[in-house]
Amino acid sequence: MAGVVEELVKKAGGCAVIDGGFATQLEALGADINDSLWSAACLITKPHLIKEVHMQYLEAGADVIISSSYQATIPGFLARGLLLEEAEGLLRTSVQLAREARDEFWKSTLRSSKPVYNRALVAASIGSYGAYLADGSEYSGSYGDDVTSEKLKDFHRRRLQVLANAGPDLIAFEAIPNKMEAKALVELLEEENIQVPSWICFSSVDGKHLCSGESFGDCLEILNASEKVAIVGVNCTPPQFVEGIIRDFKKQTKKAIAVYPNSGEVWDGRAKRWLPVECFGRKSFDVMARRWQEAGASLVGGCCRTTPSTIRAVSNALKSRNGQ
Ligand SMILES: C[S+](C)CC[C@H](N)C(=O)O
Ligand SMILES: N[C@@H](CCS)C(=O)O
Ligand SMILES: [Zn+2]
Repeated sequence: MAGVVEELVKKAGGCAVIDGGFATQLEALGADINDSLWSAACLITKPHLIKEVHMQYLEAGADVIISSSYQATIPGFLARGLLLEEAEGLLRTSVQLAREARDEFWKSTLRSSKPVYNRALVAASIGSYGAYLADGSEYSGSYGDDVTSEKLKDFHRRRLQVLANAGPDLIAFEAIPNKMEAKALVELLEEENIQVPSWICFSSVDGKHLCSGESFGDCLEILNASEKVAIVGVNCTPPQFVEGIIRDFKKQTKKAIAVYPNSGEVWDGRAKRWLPVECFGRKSFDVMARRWQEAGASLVGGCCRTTPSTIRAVSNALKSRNGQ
């Protein structure tokens, strides 16, 4: 595990808390994210809400906050009529807003007489190519025959460079749906010699494979071979699958494991709405979080449709048992 992460996990008593659904909470605060840039549209229109969401997750007990750059891409911003410098500036802003929130929150915590928080880490989010396409392929992993590994690397390269240079503690590759993209990302981290430790988290719809149907084991083999990857895991995956996934990962990797599932609802990529298939609230998350720690997760949080109240419940459940 990378030094900063190891230290944080230790301070958190063995399992650090990741924040919850970022776009979900932006929406709850009144942002309109029905947009091809999804939550990243707020980098242009409502940056103050982004900082507010980070603050709410810090107050809820998050040890790691994830920046607003999941669907912030250079081609996406250019298509919106922005200049290249402006697009790169917005990527930097996403890390800056998270760092400002972390620093302000930490300062106020130090001033309070009974600090119950850890100084949080900032992870710069990088969503998949499918997230940029916004056509549902982030949950199918089907990018079509014309998408090659080189094309994926070219798509990710400049955003990765800009975000890594913006001063995050970690890079968080989120909801990666297929093996070609996982391999391209590992190669890119090496080619660009990225010094910021990364996590690569997959998405799954069946709990046994990536969304593409490819095996976790084959992908973990690729991730295991890279020192640039500090943490592996799953996110935006139904929570009922997570315990089994951790046990499966444990047999196939020595890297730290992060899990931050969604609420169990399913995203309809065409209609652009969540289908309430089987929804798990904060009550179930606190029980499940303990089981995920027991199964071997070192970082636990929530993804889409989870909220600060979910993360407060997870934080209370894990930190009370870990003696914090
Ligand atoms: C994690 S999904 C709910 C993100 C939204 C999608 N990429 C879109 O823009 O439609
Ligand atoms: N960090 C992103 C992930 C979406 S799958 C969010 O929480 O909105
Ligand atoms: Zn999600």
